[in-house]
Amino acid sequence: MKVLVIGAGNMGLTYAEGMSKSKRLNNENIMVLDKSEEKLKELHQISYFDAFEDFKDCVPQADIIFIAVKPYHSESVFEEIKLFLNPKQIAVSVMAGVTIQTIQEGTGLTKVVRAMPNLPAQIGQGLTSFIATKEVSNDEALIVEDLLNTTGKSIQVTSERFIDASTGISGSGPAYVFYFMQSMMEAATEMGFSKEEGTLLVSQTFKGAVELFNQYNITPKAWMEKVASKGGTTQAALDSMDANNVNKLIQEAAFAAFNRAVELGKK
Ligand SMILES: NC(=O)C1=CN([C@@H]2O[C@H](COP(=O)(O)OP(=O)(O)OC[C@H]3O[C@@H](n4cnc5c(N)ncnc54)[C@H](OP(=O)(O)O)[C@@H]3O)[C@@H](O)[C@H]2O)C=CC1
Ligand SMILES: O=C(O)[C@@H]1CCC=N1
Repeated sequence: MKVLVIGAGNMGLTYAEGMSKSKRLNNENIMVLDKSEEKLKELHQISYFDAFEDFKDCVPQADIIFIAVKPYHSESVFEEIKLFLNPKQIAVSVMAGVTIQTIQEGTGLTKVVRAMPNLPAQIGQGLTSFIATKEVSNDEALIVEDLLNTTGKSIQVTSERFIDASTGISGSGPAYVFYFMQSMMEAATEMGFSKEEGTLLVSQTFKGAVELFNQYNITPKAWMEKVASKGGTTQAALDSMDANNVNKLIQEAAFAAFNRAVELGKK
């Protein structure tokens, strides 16, 4: 089995690296294609895949083709690969908002997996939601799932709507966490801590809270109550967040990402 990754950016390289650790593949079976000359020079230095710049040299050999370019480059990629495709090949797209229908129409392939990963995939801690068309056999879906799992965990969803919805939760979600971290670091600096101190205070707080959550079967709300003493400091902070509707605003932000994914799909 041979896998081709189109687009050697954050996601494409993450998958290439993850898949290089898969028992299903060895290094000669992973191909990566990118258009940028500068990037290609770097790609040729990497030993765990073969780098390509011409679609004709790699697309025909691939059984599974990961498409990891920005959504606005999808049309040009479809146009360029179309000539070299055969109906047995499986396209796996990680592009936000690009629908299965668009991928099928653009490539002529019927076997399509639409996936939504997230950035922690870079350290094997990703979460990828995915859905496969009915033309993808169960065995093929299992192979793709195994490949996706080389970057973390995955969930198979039952309708394409949940790919857009998970974009709003897990796909874009790491940025919401970084937003919160950034705000807390700015508050720490405002309080007089050095940048290094603020970074440690915040990063260890996030790490510890997430570890607690992962180790016990308790909701975030119940954990909040454990931290907050009646009339104490935490309650003052939580009351301030409630007064400013922070809960609702975070939900609105997640829906803004979800809606944007749907909107991208209409283009
Ligand atoms: N980053 C994230 O957290 C997540 C991203 N995604 C999705 O993953 C996809 C890729 O995102 P990301 O990795 O961040 O993007 P990047 O810009 O880092 O990577 C895309 C790569 O594709 C290259 N490229 C552009 N056009 C072509 C082409 N015609 N043929 C081959 N390569 C091409 C780009 O080159 P150049 O830079 O020269 O244009 C770039 O190297 C997007 O569709 C995004 O929606 C999904 C979930 C999370
Ligand atoms: O911002 C984006 O559009 C992509 C999809 C999810 C994360 N990054």
